[in-house]
Amino acid sequence: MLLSLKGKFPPAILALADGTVFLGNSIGATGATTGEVVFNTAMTGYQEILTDPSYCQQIVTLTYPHIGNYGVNEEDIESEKIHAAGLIIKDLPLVASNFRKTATLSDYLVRGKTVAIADIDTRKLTRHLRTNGAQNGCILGLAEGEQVTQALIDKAVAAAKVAPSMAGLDLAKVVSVKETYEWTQTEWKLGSGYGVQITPKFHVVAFDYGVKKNILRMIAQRGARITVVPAQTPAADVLKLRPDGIFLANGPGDPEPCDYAISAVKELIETGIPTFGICLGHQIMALASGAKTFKMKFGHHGANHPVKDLDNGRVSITSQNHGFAVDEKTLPANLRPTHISLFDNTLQGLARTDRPAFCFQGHPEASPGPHDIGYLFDRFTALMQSHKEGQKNA
Ligand SMILES: NC(=O)CC[C@H](N)C(=O)O
Repeated sequence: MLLSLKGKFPPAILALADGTVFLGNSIGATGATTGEVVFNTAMTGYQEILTDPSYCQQIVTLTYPHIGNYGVNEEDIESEKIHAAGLIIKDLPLVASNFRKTATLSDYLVRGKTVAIADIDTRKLTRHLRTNGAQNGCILGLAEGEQVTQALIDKAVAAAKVAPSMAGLDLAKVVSVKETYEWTQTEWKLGSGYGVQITPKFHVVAFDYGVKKNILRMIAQRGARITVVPAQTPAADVLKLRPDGIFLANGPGDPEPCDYAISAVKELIETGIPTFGICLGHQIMALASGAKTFKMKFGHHGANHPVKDLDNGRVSITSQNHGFAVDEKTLPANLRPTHISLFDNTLQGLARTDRPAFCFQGHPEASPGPHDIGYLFDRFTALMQSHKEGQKNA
């Protein structure tokens, strides 16, 4: 058995836009990638993280030191491909083992054409990002036999410096599905895998700004069939589908330039159809209601974030992945804070006081992460139920 991975993989360079350089080994595709470098503190779930469309144009550093232990499989995917622009880890273990394993992390990254660097001090990098804020970076994965030179280091720093800034980027329409489709898959169970919703009670129309599959599975599990529509679908087209509920998905980029989504959501909320938004969907609901968003210093990315429900004081440990947030000081009178982060007191949840519409900044679908705040999906179902009953009695 190999005692060390050093020498098994060619070298790689990680350069940040401020000139900071780390040297490690290339465990993914050969070549260059750029993006905003962020850190995620989840201990497991690297496959779900890599395939989360919200990581489009972001290079993810995983702070947990051993990544790859359980390999990859065909089921733990949040979209059809790797969306993260690159991966940064400390240690790739010598052995990957799991009863569902179909490939190693390294093979998966190569197959997914994803550049990745291992064997760097991720703790030092994370502290740097936490102190100085998220910034753009470049990973250069060298070819077999190629050596690190000053010219290559300079090239990586230069590429990091010219990468576009995340602020102002509309990426939701870039990753969104181009055609409408139907979704019936439900949650995963040991022994039987994913299920199918065959007796739906509700019809949900979900805007795909970069939707994670587990959100759709958790909505379907609670009795809905789902029509997933492209990000730029106008409100009138959604209404023609006669939904019992509207869902606004997570997604990459800055919410503010998504004017098509903001205006459609504004119109749809007014109709009184129950509406639920997650992450980018939360930010879009806030913008559509008149609030403002801002770019955070290094955002929230992890599976260990405590969030307080302001209605009952209950604290949930949540999954998070966002770099923008809604500014509490800009909330209009009809938008009520429902949840806050206990890490930095930023807004985590909102509800409209005049319409059956609410939203959450973190990820109640987890994947990866704890399921504490899954009750928000039950709240959405309950709103659809009472809306349906109200219509029947009208
Ligand atoms: N996961 C998400 O939906 C992220 C929302 C948005 N792109 C942000 O970074 O804040």
